[in-house]
Amino acid sequence: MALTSAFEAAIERITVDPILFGPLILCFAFFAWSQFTRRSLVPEDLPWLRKKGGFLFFGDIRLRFEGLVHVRDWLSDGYSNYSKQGKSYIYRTFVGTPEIIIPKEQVSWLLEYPDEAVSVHEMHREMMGADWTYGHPDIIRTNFHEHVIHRNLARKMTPAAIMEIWDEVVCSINDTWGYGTNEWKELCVYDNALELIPRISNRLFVGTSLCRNTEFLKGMCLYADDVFRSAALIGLIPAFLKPVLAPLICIPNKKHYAQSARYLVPFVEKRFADMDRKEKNPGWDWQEPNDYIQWHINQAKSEGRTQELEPDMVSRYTAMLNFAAIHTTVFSLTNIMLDLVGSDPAKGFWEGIREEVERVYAEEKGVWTKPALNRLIRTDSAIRESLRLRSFLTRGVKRKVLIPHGAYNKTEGWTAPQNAHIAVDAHSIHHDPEIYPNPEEFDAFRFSRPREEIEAKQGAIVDYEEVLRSKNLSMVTTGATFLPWGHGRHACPGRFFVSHELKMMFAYMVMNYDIEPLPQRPDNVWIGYNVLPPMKATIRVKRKTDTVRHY
Ligand code: HEM
Repeated sequence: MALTSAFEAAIERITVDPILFGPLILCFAFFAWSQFTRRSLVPEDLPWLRKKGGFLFFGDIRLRFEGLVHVRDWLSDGYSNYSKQGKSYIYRTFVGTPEIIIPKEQVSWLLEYPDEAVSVHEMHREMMGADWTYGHPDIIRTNFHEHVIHRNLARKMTPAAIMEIWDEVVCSINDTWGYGTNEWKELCVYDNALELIPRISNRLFVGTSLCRNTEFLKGMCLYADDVFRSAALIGLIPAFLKPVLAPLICIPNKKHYAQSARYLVPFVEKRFADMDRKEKNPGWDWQEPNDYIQWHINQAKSEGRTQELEPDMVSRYTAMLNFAAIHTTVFSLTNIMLDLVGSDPAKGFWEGIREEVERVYAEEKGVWTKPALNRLIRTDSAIRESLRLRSFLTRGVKRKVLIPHGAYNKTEGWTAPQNAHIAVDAHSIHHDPEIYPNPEEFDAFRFSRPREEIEAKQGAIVDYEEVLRSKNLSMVTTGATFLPWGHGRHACPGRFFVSHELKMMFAYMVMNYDIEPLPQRPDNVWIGYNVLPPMKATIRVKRKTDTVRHY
């Protein structure tokens, strides 16, 4: 009796109190909306992973929650039951559209579609709430920073640019790892990566003065955090409420962008003034810097793009580039470091890298160039192996179908309707023993052993195919079985920079510091659909004697 009246009172309270009634209606509307849209966005004839019996309203809610909590088991199930048989299936993600997970054999089918038909950017617009989280709706419309990077980055990695990055690697590691040769210094690997990577990356993006401005860097890092966080929240809101709530959720994005823009906008204005002055007075002793800001301005000018030349827009695109570059590289560096330091010293990984780095550095007379860095094949292999084993993205090459009549998959005979989401289970591919024997083991030289064997045969008659295969094992080579950078024409263009950056960082570390091996590699953690490195793990480092010198 008491229970019934308490229940009635609660119902009455909920229905009359707008504070309780409003959210209740919103939740209901959200689930009703998603239920309504769910079926139309996937092919009717594909199997749903873990779908049990009835599948209406509450069945769908259960599926969403379980799919979020048991990502690892679910992907493993989907991989063995469908992907390994060359079949696609449907994964119910927590928010938004269910994903069509295709097997690796269908990746080339997906990537053959032009961007107007199957789009990575429209996927980002939806997944990242990019109309709001990026700070300006035109950024996701033009993606001009990506265009600039695709057009410039690899070509502008000149010997001078590589030496600039080396300089920042040396200074930033000296500043944070120190010079003490007597005492071990304890460092939190993640926090340290968060000091090193934004600074080194911004040496290339904006040059020396700003890359050492801690306030500027802090704003960039916080802004990058905000974009992730606000995207996750906005994903939970039904579409019709987004225009109202998303701008409120993105207030921190605005604040932290402004913290960096305070320095970056005047910096860009000064660049324009310098360019003007040089044009009017060609004898003036000033050279265009080789940094992202200059590439951006020159690219926009050559294409007659006026909006992209506004100082605030140059600054906003630079912030987006930081978003693409910072956490991706910070997570990767943390993983590689822990993988190497947490490996059994008897395996000789750290020593093998040290031997290689010291030999190449001496042979190249202490000057890092592209060919010299390409010779660091053990270091390259260790990075590729860690990216394989620990990639933070579980599903890769995500795309959204735009063609009104859908994307027809001839091999399997289904059509992904307009607005469908398609992805591939990169995590399971990277952990498949038939592709990577002993897939759970960090085998740092997995990819360099075959390359070293080929190199050892130099002079002898070598099978051309074998040489080609060994070249495809480099850390920047993507493929349907190696997806940490994505694959195809939208594969990460920043990877050519990351390759130089990380190799030089490891080179400097192994040549100048002793690092105490860890008894065990601390585990990564699954957070939703992502796998993140342990953020509190520490290592102990000590400067080698006789290395306190200036490079
Ligand atoms: C270890 C570090 C990094 C990892 C693991 C990584 C990974 C990725 C991935 C998975 C994609 C999406 C590919 C796809 O959708 O198929 C991507 C795109 C992109 N990345 Fe990276 N990235 C890293 C560092 C960087 C850096 C340092 C830069 C800038 C210098 C950068 C710039 C970009 C850009 C501009 C795109 C968009 C490309 C496009 O859509 O055409 N990334 N990255």
